[in-house]
Amino acid sequence: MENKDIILDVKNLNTSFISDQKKVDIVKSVSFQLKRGTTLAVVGESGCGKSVTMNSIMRFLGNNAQITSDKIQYNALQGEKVVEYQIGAIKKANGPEMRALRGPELSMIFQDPMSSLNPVYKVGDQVAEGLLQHTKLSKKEARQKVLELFRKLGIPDPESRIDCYPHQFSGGMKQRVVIAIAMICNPELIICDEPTTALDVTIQAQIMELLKGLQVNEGKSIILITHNMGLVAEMADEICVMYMGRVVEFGSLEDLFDRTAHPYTKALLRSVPVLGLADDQQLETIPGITPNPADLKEGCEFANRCPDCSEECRKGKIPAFEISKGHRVRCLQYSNFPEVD
Ligand SMILES: Nc1ncnc2c1ncn2[C@@H]1O[C@H](COP(=O)(O)OP(=O)(O)OP(=O)(O)O)[C@@H](O)[C@H]1O
Repeated sequence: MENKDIILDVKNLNTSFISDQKKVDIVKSVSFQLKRGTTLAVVGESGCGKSVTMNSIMRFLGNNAQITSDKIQYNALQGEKVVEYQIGAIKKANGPEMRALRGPELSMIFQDPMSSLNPVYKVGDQVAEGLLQHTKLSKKEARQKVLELFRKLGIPDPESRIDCYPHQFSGGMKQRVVIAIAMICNPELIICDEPTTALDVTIQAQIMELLKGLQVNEGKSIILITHNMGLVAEMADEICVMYMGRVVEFGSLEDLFDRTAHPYTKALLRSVPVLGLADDQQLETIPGITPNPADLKEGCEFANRCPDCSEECRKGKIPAFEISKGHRVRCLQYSNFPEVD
């Protein structure tokens, strides 16, 4: 596939944290590609490294993080031309190169609107800030752009709401403001880290519809981190399943839901309600607990919880196998298929 069709290409991303002079590996050999104009859902149990993966790409992690990669390439489309940015090679997380990309090319929407909004500034000013930083627009012109975006995002009475403070907004409206901050510079890639978890169900549906609209109508590319399999079924073109910092399965929505291959994905799908399945779907818990990332042995990290585990699974490094085009599974049951790591 050409660079034009791939907006983000991540190869062998590793992130570790150093605490108490000990190094703990959290993200391990993560590789994936995001196709332009599509939505990739990233799923997996709490603590499996979904957010750390995305924060590594955005370079939002603090000094105790060590990030290495063979490649984190962002392909910007300028007219018919593709401009490649090697994010992995950018030295300073907050230097001018990263700042130029964050906002106009890539942006991130976080789970909790209150941690993304500053309580002492008017919401309109917080949204306009990105525009004033990245464009030569005057304050008045930026205000007009913010009003336009508020209208598009369904914020009622934008002329008066633009001068309100975050505490004057409901949870759903605050999250729209957070989305406005992420969208104001018209980025091509939007990473959403559980963007609706803090909201009630009807507002969740409205916000997700809004994001889906951006993808379908404006060709935006979206990475959606979520625990909600119903959302995944509605939103995703492809799914990346993570366990203990590794991608254990990656494929299209149909691959993952209809041809589920990895024992962990199977267990995950049995443990959460999935829209479209029978009302009497019996939910099961995944047996065992996730191992401590600081205390891992060789072999498959899911081995102790896996019903299909064999002795081989506890040895060495488990590669990923491509069981059909684009459907990759990190499990030795599929070792007769081509290795793709
Ligand atoms: N700054 C940090 N310093 C040290 N450890 C961290 C840091 N940030 C995250 N971790 C650890 O990395 C692991 C993965 O965290 P991460 O937030 O990526 O999980 P997640 O899959 O996004 O979980 P959730 O679904 O609950 O948001 C966790 O064990 C967490 O404690």
